[in-house]
Amino acid sequence: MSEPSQRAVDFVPMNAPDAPVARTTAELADLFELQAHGSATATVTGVSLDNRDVRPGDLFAALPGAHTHGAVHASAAVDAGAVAVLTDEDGLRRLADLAGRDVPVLVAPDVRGVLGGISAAVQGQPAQRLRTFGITGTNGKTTTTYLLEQVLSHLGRTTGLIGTVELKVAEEHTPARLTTPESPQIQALLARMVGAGVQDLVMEVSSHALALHRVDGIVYDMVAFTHLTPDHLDFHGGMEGYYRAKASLFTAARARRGVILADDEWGRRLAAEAEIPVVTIGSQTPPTQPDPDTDWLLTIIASRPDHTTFTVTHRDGRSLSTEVWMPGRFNAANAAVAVVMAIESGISIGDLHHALAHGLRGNVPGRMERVADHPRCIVDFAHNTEALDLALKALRPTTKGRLFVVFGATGERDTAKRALMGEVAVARADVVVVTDDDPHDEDPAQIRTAVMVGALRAVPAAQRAGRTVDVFEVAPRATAIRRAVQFAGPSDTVLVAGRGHETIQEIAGVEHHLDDRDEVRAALDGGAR
Ligand SMILES: CC(=O)N[C@H]1[C@@H](OP(=O)(O)OP(=O)(O)OC[C@H]2O[C@@H](n3ccc(=O)[nH]c3=O)[C@H](O)[C@@H]2O)O[C@H](CO)[C@@H](O)[C@@H]1O[C@H](C)C(=O)N[C@@H](C)C(=O)N[C@H](CCC(=O)O)C(=O)O
Ligand SMILES: Nc1ncnc2c1ncn2[C@@H]1O[C@H](COP(=O)(O)OP(=O)(O)OP(=O)(O)O)[C@@H](O)[C@H]1O
Repeated sequence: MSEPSQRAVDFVPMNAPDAPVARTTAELADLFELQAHGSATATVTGVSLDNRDVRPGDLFAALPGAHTHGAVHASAAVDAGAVAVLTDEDGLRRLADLAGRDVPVLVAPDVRGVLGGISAAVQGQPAQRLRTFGITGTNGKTTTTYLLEQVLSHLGRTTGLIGTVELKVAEEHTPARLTTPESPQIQALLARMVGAGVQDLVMEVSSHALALHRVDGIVYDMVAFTHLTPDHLDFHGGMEGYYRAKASLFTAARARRGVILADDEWGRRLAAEAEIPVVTIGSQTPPTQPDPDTDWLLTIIASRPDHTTFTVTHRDGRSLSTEVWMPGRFNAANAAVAVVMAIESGISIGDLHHALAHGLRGNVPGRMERVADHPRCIVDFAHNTEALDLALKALRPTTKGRLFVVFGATGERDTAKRALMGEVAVARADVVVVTDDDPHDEDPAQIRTAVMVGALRAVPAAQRAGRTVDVFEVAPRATAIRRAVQFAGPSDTVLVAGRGHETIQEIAGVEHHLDDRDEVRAALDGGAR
């Protein structure tokens, strides 16, 4: 390993300004080849795609959606202060309410296709004044984003973060609604970051965002891919479409360089097909054997209940060892991605060694978050089959007693995963408590039954393997958590999976406050063990 260095990190901005800033409707029409209707022009100071979010001076982008066409809300947007409307041909025909109001209307064949670029132009191309990092993959985006943000903060950088849990502009934190917001919000946030002195942006890039053009207007300096397993297949029409959406981040239109965790076939395929320069990371802990061409090897040195020590070593011999204070091999992989992104973006190993002297704490809300010690109670966001499997596998070696899991499946999506999650829970845990997640408008009892079918199906195999597994169905969720925590002994582990940091549970259109972490604490405070 190279010697620690006290030298201040001197980042060279990789993002060279090259895209124009435009603020009048005439300039926008010119720049984005839009049809301009009406004689008026207006100066635009912001962009919004929902009339309920419009601020005075905004361009209202009226998009076709799954439920409505935004154009039907254009009049309300103008009432709220919108100075111009951007829409498509279909939207133009629906703008009857605007007749007689002197509002410039811009028309594009595909509004989403120009919206990111327009939002960036109106906000003054803020991405070009930040060092930008984007992370994609089915799981691991939030965790890796926080870990990288921590690496950069330890190096003295002022950071901004966009992701599932929150939006962070320097020291200001706001809860997030989407993993990756729509482009007008992203570009407005980036402009605020520039104003607040942020130097580095770290953000999650979801497959929806890539497919829906939400991150157009940003060419990331460095992107990363964690892994791919089936998710959101209804939206992408299958694994191939899902992969292609993720792979589009590794093209010159979206990024300059990339880091790929190449432990699965999708990562290896992406490494072969990426259109930008990439480096790969491979784990060499059995059973995973990396490709001989792997650039960075990840080796787990020691796994302890609360932290994992690992080393990343480049083929040229450069090496860095540190700890991540989160359980699970997958979190060592997430930490390796964060560290390699930092190194590949030009930070010296010596500087990193110094900055990571106490390891990476992560402090990622609801991601393997330890809420109590006796019994060890962990709240994790694992809400699909693979994540549940990995989370339970990660906790088994450091559980002295029994391993409990409390979880449910989400309503109105991916019905196929319900029974599979039940099976995985029984295959990995000793006490399985099936409860509710977010049922949305579905009957919660029916969802639990589907999970129970899988769980009960897996019991005979567990028994044949000499294991005793207790399976319970308990609702509501708060009761399920309380029963599990109070039933567990001091050397047991209770994993409460599926909702992580979330604090709102939606049942039949009604939002109920529910924080798994608070429920665990309340169960422990309630005593009566
Ligand atoms: C599937 C999807 O992504 N849908 C997005 C889509 O909604 P939609 O097509 O249903 O829109 P719509 O309701 O028909 O409305 C059409 C237009 O009229 C506007 N409108 C609508 C009603 C109104 O009163 N006023 C108004 O102006 C809407 O803002 C919209 O622009 O366009 C909306 C904004 O234009 C998005 O907010 C909405 O995301 C919804 C909220 C969503 O839940 N998306 C999820 C699936 C998502 O994006 N998730 C990813 C991945 C997360 C993960 O990896 O787990 C994420 O990045 O968060
Ligand atoms: N690298 C990884 N590989 C597989 N599973 C992971 C990985 N990292 C985290 N997980 C699991 O997936 C869950 C979600 O992790 P995280 O929130 O970091 O991912 P995400 O990509 O942001 O997910 P989402 O988009 O659903 O918010 C974790 O709680 C953990 O159980």
